[in-house]
Amino acid sequence: MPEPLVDTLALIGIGLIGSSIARVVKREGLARHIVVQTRRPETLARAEELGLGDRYTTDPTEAVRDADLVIACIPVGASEQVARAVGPALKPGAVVSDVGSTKASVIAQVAPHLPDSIHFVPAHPIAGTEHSGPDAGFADLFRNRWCIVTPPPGTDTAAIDLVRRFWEACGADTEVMTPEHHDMVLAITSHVPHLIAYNIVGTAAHLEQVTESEVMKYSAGGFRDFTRIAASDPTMWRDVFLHNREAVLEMLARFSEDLSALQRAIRFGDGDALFDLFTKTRAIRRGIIEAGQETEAPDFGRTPGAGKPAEPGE
Ligand SMILES: NC(=O)c1ccc[n+]([C@@H]2O[C@H](COP(=O)([O-])OP(=O)(O)OC[C@H]3O[C@@H](n4cnc5c(N)ncnc54)[C@H](O)[C@@H]3O)[C@@H](O)[C@H]2O)c1
Ligand SMILES: O=C(O)C(=O)C[C@]1(C(=O)O)C=C[C@@H](O)C=C1
Repeated sequence: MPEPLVDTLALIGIGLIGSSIARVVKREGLARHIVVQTRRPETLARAEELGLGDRYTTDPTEAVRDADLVIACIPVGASEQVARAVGPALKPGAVVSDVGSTKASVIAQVAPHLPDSIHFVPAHPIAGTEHSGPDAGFADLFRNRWCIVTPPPGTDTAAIDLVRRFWEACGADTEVMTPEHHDMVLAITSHVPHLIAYNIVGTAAHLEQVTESEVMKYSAGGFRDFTRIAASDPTMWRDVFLHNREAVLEMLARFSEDLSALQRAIRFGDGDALFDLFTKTRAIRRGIIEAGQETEAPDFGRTPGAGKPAEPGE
């Protein structure tokens, strides 16, 4: 096995993403020691039963004391509270990173609490499922997926390099971009699609209630795919929308305009407009499949290579 990339890795939060990191780090020997920290003793006990770390604690300061690399795997809304707690206990020279689905807000919450000797390199693996908790993780989650790294200007290049090498050793391809660009891209490729799924499932459930008819019972493929997305973690997604507000609102405005155009096409019987759009979107899906980024059948987000975000305008 190659030399570990870091001596001590501290994982703050051990849900789907934290436990997937722990599993791949153990399998690939990427750290000599893994310290696992989480707030709830029950979750910590489960992480220990699963053998995800070498040391376990509910105390964030104790977790980071000897760590060379600290990765926060917590809901984005908890970032400030955790940074405030761990900031003074970090080892000088340590690299701090995260996996949050929004980037500008995480940087604004965390950076003020880190001493000058700490290198902060935020990151976001574009890989996940609708499941959460330490049992949900798996070592191949990041294989052939993107991990976007968003270092603030002036970040130490060796620290950026360490975080990139870490994610590449976990199986991901890495790309550096500004946090603002990241937040705009993810708003349309991930955040708005989740909002649409939550909304359509909510509307169908409401319709079922008011009409006292069995809407859900007769749901077929398309709707069921939405219910998978709409089963995603409520805390995580509440935080995503509150912490990527401007970009999500901007993308929702564009989405609503395009939806109105479709509504008008239906109202006025403009079959050509409908046919043209559906032809274009079918070609996009076929392009993704031909590029090897997705399989034909839904596979609950586990296909290696799926989920790489497009640049806006691509
Ligand atoms: N689930 C996905 O598909 C996915 C994909 C990529 C990135 N992310 C991001 O990864 C992060 C973690 O998501 P997850 O899916 O692993 O969630 P999860 O619910 O499975 O795990 C979250 C972990 O954070 C801990 N936690 C919650 N609140 C905390 C607090 N205030 N202080 C300390 N610990 C706290 C929980 O105990 C748990 O261990 C989120 O920021 C999310 O946006 C998620
Ligand atoms: O496949 C899924 O279940 C996901 O929702 C994963 C997904 C995504 O939207 O692609 C969700 C949020 C993350 O920040 C990154 C990945």
